[in-house]
Amino acid sequence: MSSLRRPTNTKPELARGFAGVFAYSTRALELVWTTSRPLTIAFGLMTLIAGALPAAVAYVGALIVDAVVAAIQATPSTREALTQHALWLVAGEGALVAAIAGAQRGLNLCQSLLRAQLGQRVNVMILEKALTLELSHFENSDFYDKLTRARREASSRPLSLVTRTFGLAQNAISLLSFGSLLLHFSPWAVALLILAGLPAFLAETKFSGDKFRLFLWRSPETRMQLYLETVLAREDHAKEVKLFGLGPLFLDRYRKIFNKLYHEDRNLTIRRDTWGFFLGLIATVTLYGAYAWIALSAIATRITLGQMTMYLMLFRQGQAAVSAILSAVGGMYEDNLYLSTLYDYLETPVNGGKGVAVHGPKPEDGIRFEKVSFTYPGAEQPTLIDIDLHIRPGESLALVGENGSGKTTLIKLLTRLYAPTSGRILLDGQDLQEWDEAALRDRIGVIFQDFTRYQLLLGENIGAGDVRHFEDEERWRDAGEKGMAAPIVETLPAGYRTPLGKWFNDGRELSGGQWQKIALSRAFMRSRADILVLDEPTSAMDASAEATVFEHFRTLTRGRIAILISHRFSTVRMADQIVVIENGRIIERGGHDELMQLNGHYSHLFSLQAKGYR
Ligand SMILES: Nc1ncnc2c1ncn2[C@@H]1O[C@H](COP(=O)(O)OP(=O)(O)OP(=O)(O)O)[C@@H](O)[C@H]1O
Repeated sequence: MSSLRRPTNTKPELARGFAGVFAYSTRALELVWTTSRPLTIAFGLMTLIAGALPAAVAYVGALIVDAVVAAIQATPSTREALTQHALWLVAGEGALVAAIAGAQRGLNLCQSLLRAQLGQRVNVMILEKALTLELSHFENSDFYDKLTRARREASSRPLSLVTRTFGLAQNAISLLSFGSLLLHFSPWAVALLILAGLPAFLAETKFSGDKFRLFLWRSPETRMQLYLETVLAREDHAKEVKLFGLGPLFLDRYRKIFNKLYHEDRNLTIRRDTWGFFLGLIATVTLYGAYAWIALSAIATRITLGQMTMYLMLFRQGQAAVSAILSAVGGMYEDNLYLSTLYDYLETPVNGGKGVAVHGPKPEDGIRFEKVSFTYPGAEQPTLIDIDLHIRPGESLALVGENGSGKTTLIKLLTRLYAPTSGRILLDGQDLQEWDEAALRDRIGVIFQDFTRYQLLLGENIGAGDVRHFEDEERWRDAGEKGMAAPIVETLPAGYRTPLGKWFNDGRELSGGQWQKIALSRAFMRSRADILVLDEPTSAMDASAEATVFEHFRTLTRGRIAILISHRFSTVRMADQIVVIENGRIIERGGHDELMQLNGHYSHLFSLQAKGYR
């Protein structure tokens, strides 16, 4: 299990400090505004209404008390008019309270609708960014943490930030209106109102920062938890987990991670709440001090009974508004910290895809590797060293070598999933890096040994080989014939429309070899591709299937470049050119007969395998 460590990115840290409160607010507001203008406007209007009316309620409340007192003290002739006046005021206050309730409901409604739309929008932004990333990003654990963090927390934060900003505005309006009424009593009362909430606010801000840093540090743990959940609850792992009895072990590890995280969370929550309680006491003491002050003023008849009720209400509600404002600011600070992780992810620089070439100057030249070396990011040793290779159009090449010798890596470079660390790769005389992304994808059809098994229709699993014809049944059939999926399809009642995998209703599971035939057919969807690469495509097929596959493959790739990685020499021997790789270097190359005569590594491995069959 990975230990708790600080991630290397420092950007979220930059958002710390008080300036961090507003660092991403404008972007969040822009995001909300562009998600739905009508809802944002309605949200703003309701905020204004909900903010301004409470002071009006307090004011009308004072008028009611004074009107009642006046009616009690009135002569019988004027009492009826004064009573009626008091009742009208009561009705007026009722209407105001109803309006506040309406505005609150409206706020909740806008918020729910915006939350749904914004959550989707941010998720789509995260996924759209994922599409532009390079393979190396996904293989980098720091980056993966960033992605997990953005997905876990960031989608709810923009709305939260905007809600708090609006809440802040609402309470500020209330506070201003309360303050202006309270000013008639004493400016000191206004100052007291504001100062009493500050200590609790400072504590809240500090704890928000602590919580965020905890969130950053524990990303690897959270990721491990997610991973263990996947292993324990997914059908493709169930077989091994059951047979090896791994379940209790993994579950225990899962529990331990939870306990560790819970322990840290608990400590922080206890500290946060204890401090919150004691600092909140200061506010309560202030409130009751002010209460006494106002009561004494009423006894001394400096203010009327109605004014006393109003000031008490103003002070009480004013204090609630101050603490709401301060906690909104604290919350905004927290939201900003979390949003920084989203923008940090969204702004990950992406290289590549910059080339524009759609043709090369020498179409007859094919593929050329010139002194290509490659070291994986973060690795100490190079995986490929000084690779020189030339494959002309119409030629087939087989790559042979022990596990880990670098064969798949060579294909990753050829398909531009990675760029060489030194040297260059040319296609039709043009550096691979200068090729336009789409033009290059069009040229190359590749099936890796760990091809994806999509939980989709069988036909779509084949159609995935060419997005333009993803749903084209004619093309599925054609590719299915070439890749030998057709006989499997015939046994299925729904044919090409059979859902594969067990995730969805009526899904069919295929055998390993059958899946490989589907993947092989996927490669044949690329009818325009003139370079076909198969990385161990037949390892799970039976011998007769493999022989037929290669017969097909040779006929279908005539005139194209065919590159094949295989550990079966019966297949490899058919290639025009065989390249033997050992520890990242090419150690032998030539045709089968040539290499057999050389009596080197290839001939040794070939004889070893042939002996096994005798
Ligand atoms: N994403 C990666 N990051 C770092 N190192 C990697 C990565 N992928 C592969 N390697 C390393 O590069 C070396 C070559 O791997 P590669 O997959 O190219 O071997 P291969 O010849 O295709 O092996 P096999 O026959 O087992 O498929 C191995 O030592 C492997 O550990």
